[in-house]
Amino acid sequence: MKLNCGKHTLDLSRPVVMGILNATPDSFSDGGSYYAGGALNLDLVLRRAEQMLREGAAIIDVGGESTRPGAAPVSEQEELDRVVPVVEAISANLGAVISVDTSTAAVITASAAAGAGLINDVRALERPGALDAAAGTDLPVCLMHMQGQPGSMQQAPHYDDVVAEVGAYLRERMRTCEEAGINRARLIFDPGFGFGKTDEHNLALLRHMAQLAPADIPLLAGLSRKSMIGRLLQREVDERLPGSLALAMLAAQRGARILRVHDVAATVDVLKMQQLVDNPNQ
Ligand SMILES: Nc1nc2[nH]c(SCCc3ccc(S(N)(=O)=O)cc3)nc2c(=O)[nH]1
Repeated sequence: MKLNCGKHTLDLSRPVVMGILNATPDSFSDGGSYYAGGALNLDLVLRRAEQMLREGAAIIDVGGESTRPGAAPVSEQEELDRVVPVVEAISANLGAVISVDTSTAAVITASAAAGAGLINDVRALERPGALDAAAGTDLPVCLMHMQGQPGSMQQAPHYDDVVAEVGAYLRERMRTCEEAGINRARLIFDPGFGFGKTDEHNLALLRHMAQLAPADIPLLAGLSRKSMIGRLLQREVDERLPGSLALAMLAAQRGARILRVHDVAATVDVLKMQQLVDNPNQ
């Protein structure tokens, strides 16, 4: 299973790690690490990206809009100002697949032109213009399920059958993408852990993740340091590494091919062990 990510090819024959690089001043976990005195510090950004690549990340995920629960919307210009310089800097200085975590058409287009290799949209290209912008880039697209919007999605999540409904949504978005000229070979599915889900919903989606995508569509899982770990284990954000690693391994065993994480080196080690035990001949 290979993905053409602009000038890079991503081999997904075994699970890979996507390192999180929050280009937002209020990120939920490594809050605003790259803003000194209000301005984005590209030196700090490059150092963090370099460290994640050294630790074994196959992808660097750059986001300019905080989409954690309760997050306020960000203007298109603000998102462009945060994301494009980071994509340009990493693309110019480091050879890596850069995914851009955005739902905004202008950011998709500008990031692709700046060297991004993957579009990671938590709104599955539903925003106006996003579908056509993505179609125009030839890049792979991660389609993620979210119920509601970040400002209110965690107030009262409800499903009759969360696995069936999330699976049906992703397949419907795939059909829409194919009609817009985005070949299914470019698509990645993601259940959207924590995006309009209770802990029970998240656990059911993890248990049955393999059902969500056809065999030829890779799955992405973003569980790292999320609040379900905090509630189920009674752990603060900076104490969630064991829970995050356990969920990364469990997701990989249930078919996830891309793990979106904060702690790259630890997750790379866990996935290596998982592969040695579960797929000895690979
Ligand atoms: N494809 C993909 N992209 C992602 N981008 C993000 S940003 C995290 C936003 C957040 C933080 C915390 C909670 S919570 N309430 O569960 O702790 C929810 C959402 N996540 C994902 C994810 O999963 N996939």
